[in-house]
Amino acid sequence: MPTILGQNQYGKAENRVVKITRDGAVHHIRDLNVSVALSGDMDDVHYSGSNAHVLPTDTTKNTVYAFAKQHGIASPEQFGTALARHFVTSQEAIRRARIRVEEYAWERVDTTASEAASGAGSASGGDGGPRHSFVRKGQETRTAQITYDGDRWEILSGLTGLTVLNSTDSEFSGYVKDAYTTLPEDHDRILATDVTAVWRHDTADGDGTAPDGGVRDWDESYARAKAHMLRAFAETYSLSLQQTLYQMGARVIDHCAGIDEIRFSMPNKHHFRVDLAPFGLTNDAADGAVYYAADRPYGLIEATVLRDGAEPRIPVDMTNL
Ligand SMILES: O=c1[nH]c(=O)c2[nH]c(=O)[nH]c2[nH]1
Repeated sequence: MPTILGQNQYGKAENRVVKITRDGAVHHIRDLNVSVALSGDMDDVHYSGSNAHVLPTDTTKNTVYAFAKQHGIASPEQFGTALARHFVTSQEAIRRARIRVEEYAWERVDTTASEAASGAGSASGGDGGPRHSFVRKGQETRTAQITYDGDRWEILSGLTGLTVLNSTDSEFSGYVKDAYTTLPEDHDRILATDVTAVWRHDTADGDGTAPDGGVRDWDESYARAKAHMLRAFAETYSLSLQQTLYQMGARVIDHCAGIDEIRFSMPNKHHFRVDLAPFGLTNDAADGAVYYAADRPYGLIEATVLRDGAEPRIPVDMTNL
């Protein structure tokens, strides 16, 4: 049977790179997991084993570390953009580079908390905390994916594992009931989810690093998108997780110029009110209830929200990697 080679890509995955920047005695940290996937003129290595076009994956790993030292890490998006540009422009055979980045956030250890707890009085903020001691932030993982083919850029930012909960202002009723429906309608339930989101930046006018000719502040852009999705989660009186998801996406698109598309994957982390009647106890939401937090199965709600007229380009399974 004749065969032909289909889509292929290669590179070093999950390069863990930590960059410390020293600002006098004050240190800054960026902690990334970077995956490189290259494709292009790679028929020969698959068909005949000729490595003449193959930049070793080991070299792609070294490039990640060297770039962190030489150029620093200003943001996942900036770092990914610099790497993608490098691989495509320096190697004839490489036509497309896809750089995936996860970022783990750290914050400074708060030494004033122990003083307050032990009644020793506060150091009143003074120098803003220790200069080189960090505690891992327990919230979400930030993500980015940068793809460059020598002509067009695609820059996706995102987050995963942002766990949120509303203890009221959530209902679920009025749904279809068939022979298999047992779910009681609920007019005061907990709504909880782990948000995974991916949003796409408009790169139509530029090279991705600076679509408007200036330098884009990716950290500010990220903080803004996250803040708007959290605010929509908190402020939406929810009739379903689907409705809440849409409000979160719409708020990001409305308030973040340059973001045209956002996709979410959100498990409905069910909290069931426990039946305490056998113990002679009522357990109504209005009185402050006790819930069983189930971990599976879970409803899985996924959708894309687009600026009107924008093309959907975030792959459907992008939020399930
Ligand atoms: O917000 C919800 N959306 C659903 O589609 C659904 N289905 C279900 O059983 N519970 C819920 N909750």
